[in-house]
Amino acid sequence: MQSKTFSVVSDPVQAKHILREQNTLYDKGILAEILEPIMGKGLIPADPETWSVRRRAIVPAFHKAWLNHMVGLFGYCNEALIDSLDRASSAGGKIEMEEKFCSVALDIIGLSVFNYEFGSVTKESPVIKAVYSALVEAEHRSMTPAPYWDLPFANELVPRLRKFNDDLKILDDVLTDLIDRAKNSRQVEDIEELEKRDYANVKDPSLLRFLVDMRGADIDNKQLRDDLMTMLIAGHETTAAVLTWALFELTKNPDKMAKVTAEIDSVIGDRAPTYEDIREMKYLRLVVAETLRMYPEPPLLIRRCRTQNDLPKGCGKEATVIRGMDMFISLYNLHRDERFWPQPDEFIPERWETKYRYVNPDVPEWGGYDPDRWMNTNFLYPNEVASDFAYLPFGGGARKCVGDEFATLEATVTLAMVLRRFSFDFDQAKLAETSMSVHEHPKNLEHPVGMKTGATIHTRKGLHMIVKKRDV
Ligand code: HEM
Repeated sequence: MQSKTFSVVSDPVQAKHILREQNTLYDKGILAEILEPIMGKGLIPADPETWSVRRRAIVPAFHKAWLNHMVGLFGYCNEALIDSLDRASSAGGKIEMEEKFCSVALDIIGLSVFNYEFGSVTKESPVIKAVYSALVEAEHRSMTPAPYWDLPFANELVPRLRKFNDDLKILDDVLTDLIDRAKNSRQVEDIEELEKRDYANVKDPSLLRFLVDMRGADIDNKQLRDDLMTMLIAGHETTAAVLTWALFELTKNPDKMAKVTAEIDSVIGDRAPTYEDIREMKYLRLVVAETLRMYPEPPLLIRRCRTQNDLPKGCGKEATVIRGMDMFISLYNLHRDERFWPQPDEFIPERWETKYRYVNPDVPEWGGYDPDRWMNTNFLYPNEVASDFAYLPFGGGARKCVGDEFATLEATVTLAMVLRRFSFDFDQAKLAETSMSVHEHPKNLEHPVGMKTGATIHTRKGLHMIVKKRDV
């Protein structure tokens, strides 16, 4: 049997080396192997050649005017969530919020990426079930040591694979149909023209439309399908997770909840937020950032070494990485390391507002956290540059998330709209079985994939809450 070597990286200097400084010496390795059957040559698993072409096409699609317009779309999609919370609050108040956040995130990604109305907050459909099935299978594969899906005849013989392939076909048919329609009504324009669109008067503001209309981007349907599938999967559960954990932490910390609702009440009241409102709701933005620090989703970044190289000493030990070695960059460890983040297991959104650069003389190799590197810029949230790679919720370097701003805006709008109207308490009867229980894992124990424990691990049993209408 072939043996594999892997290393867990929990050091910001080494993470920077792998993700930014020497990123060409690494590829996505096992992650690409697992995701390729679902995402094809989409950005996440793509080989370097495909990646550089598609990344150049996709990044401009997330331009400022579009993101501004998306803020309105997030508000629109949240109306269905508000209605459903309204109904729940009148009917005894019990509600599972993780599922609700997953649904609204799916509705948002459907409309914004390919102008498809999932309507999943209000209904179930075979297409929605197919999306969840693809996600469950992707997750299952990431935790399965042997690629059983590659075995001869597995696709015909293994029932879960048969079901998965059927579901994938349902999704593929929907995507193919949307792509055909977008291509049939193609209106070719230069990128600059596309970026100047008046979105208030654009019938279909989706990313798909942008990618199809872009001059010079005569891509085949399969590549477009892979791009869309990747964004559907990458941009849905990640956002739902940050929303779920933010609500969990705010419910645990009533003083922070009071602070955030006071801000929401004074800035937006009952309006749906605009981009400018989000700029003004600084504390809410810090709540999102702090949630992403404590509960990064994904908790690990995966790379495989292509050429032997030396890792810098950083804040720990020097090491040589040999060809073929799998590297797990543990965001969870980095984000909860007290050398970089004092009181790392405490939810303290205020930490991001320090007046001065925070450095730790015990780790001089780390450049510290410098609030000026994001607060005095156009960035709405702290990032890897401001923290010298000790805070990487969206990764860093060339393969950094393309949806970072989109996702954080989406999370901010959703929290603002929900917390303005409703208050939440844990459903005590369900607390024991919820993933968000206060159950602690033994301290200082290393999880097999590099998660330093000491906090609750999200096990996806949901966030069971009692919801009430707020008296405002
Ligand atoms: C809170 C929400 C999100 C989080 C925490 C998140 C996190 C990440 C992380 C950590 C990476 C880097 C992976 C790596 O280096 O291996 C990544 C990549 C990516 N994300 Fe996100 N993401 C979020 C939302 C989104 C959304 C909304 C979209 C699209 C609409 C998206 C699309 C992508 C794509 C396409 C990549 C691959 C980029 C590349 O390799 O060039 N993500 N994301």
